[in-house]
Amino acid sequence: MANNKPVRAPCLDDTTANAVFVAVGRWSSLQSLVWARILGVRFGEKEFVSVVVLMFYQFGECDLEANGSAHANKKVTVVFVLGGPGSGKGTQCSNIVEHFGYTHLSAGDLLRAEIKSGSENGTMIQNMIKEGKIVPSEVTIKLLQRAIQENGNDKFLIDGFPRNEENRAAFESVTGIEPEFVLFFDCPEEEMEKRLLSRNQGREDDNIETIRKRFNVYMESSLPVIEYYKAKGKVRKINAARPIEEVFKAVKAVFTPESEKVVLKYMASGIDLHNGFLHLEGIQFTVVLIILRTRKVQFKEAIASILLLISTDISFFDRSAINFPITLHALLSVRDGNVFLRSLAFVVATDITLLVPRCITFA
Ligand SMILES: Nc1ncnc2c1ncn2[C@@H]1O[C@H](COP(=O)(O)OP(=O)(O)O)[C@@H](O)[C@H]1O
Ligand SMILES: Nc1ccn([C@@H]2O[C@H](COP(=O)(O)OP(=O)(O)O)[C@@H](O)[C@H]2O)c(=O)n1
Repeated sequence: MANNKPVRAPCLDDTTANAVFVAVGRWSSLQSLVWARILGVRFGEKEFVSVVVLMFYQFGECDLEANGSAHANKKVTVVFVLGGPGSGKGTQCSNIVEHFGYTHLSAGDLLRAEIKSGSENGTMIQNMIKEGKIVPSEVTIKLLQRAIQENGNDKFLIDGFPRNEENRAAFESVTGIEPEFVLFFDCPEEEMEKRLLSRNQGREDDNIETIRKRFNVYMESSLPVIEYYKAKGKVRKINAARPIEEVFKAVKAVFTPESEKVVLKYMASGIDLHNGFLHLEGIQFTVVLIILRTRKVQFKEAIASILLLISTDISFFDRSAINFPITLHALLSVRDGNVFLRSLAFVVATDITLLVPRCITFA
């Protein structure tokens, strides 16, 4: 059962591990830190390990307070993958699917499948592809829409679409979907030409004559679409003229959630971080464990790191919803000097009504 009532901060008990609650916005940030807990574990006389559990809410905007369900407002996330022919869109989409759970929809593949299926549009599509021309939007959009509807996933990479202004405007008005962002593979023509000529997938359009025509169409019709999204701040440009693995490194950075970026950053600073996922009531959370070791990290520095992590350095904090400056409500039973840590507790954010600890059941 969803608990949608605002709640009080948990009772701070200095005999056990205490809790840290962090409030962020009204569920509106894509990656939100919603709950955190610090567990102090004593080992012998002189050592302690403390574990910080941070939970990041994973969904986009949804009105949990109104209906208590993340699924009621489930929306489809779409990323357009654009770039010239042979820039490596399909290759990188396979990697993204494997690592980030998207479904890959290639407009070109859907059109080629339509030809094979013997549909009434087959001959027209085949001729357009042979000439490197762009198939009328209504045909391609129907195929994309069907593929989205038939798929249970809610995250899609749409590769090779929109390829011109007509594609873009028609998709938007028919589906009402705005892309989350546009992944743009930037690659010089000579490199793309080389790749296409050795692609060896038996494609009718991978001959030098059609390739030149496709390059022209790309320059004249597709680049303006990229410019359109650039003006809206939606383009994530990748230098695609590098080996596949290097390109994927750059791609990964675009798709990696902010919480993981924080994790990666702090891994370098003597604090062990582990993260994974947890599902509660149909909602997915990222869980980050920070393990502090007194041997490695001075206590004061450790606390400073936690505070920094929670308060200053998380760019997806919806700061406007938090009454800064952060209040340190309680800091209990902490003995400095590496003796031991019995408990540590603080509550970030002064407006307790923002707290909806749906994940209180976490151990
Ligand atoms: N970074 C890269 N370096 C070298 N070859 C690549 C790279 N990325 C893809 N390729 C190869 O180039 C060809 C075209 O890549 P593909 O992913 O099909 O491009 P697109 O989908 O943009 O047309 C394929 O044979 C692929 O194996
Ligand atoms: N949105 C789209 C995508 C592809 N196509 C057609 O499909 C062809 C192949 O596109 P593709 O995306 O599979 O391949 P690349 O040209 O990117 O290598 C294009 O040259 C177009 O003729 C289209 O008409 N409309």
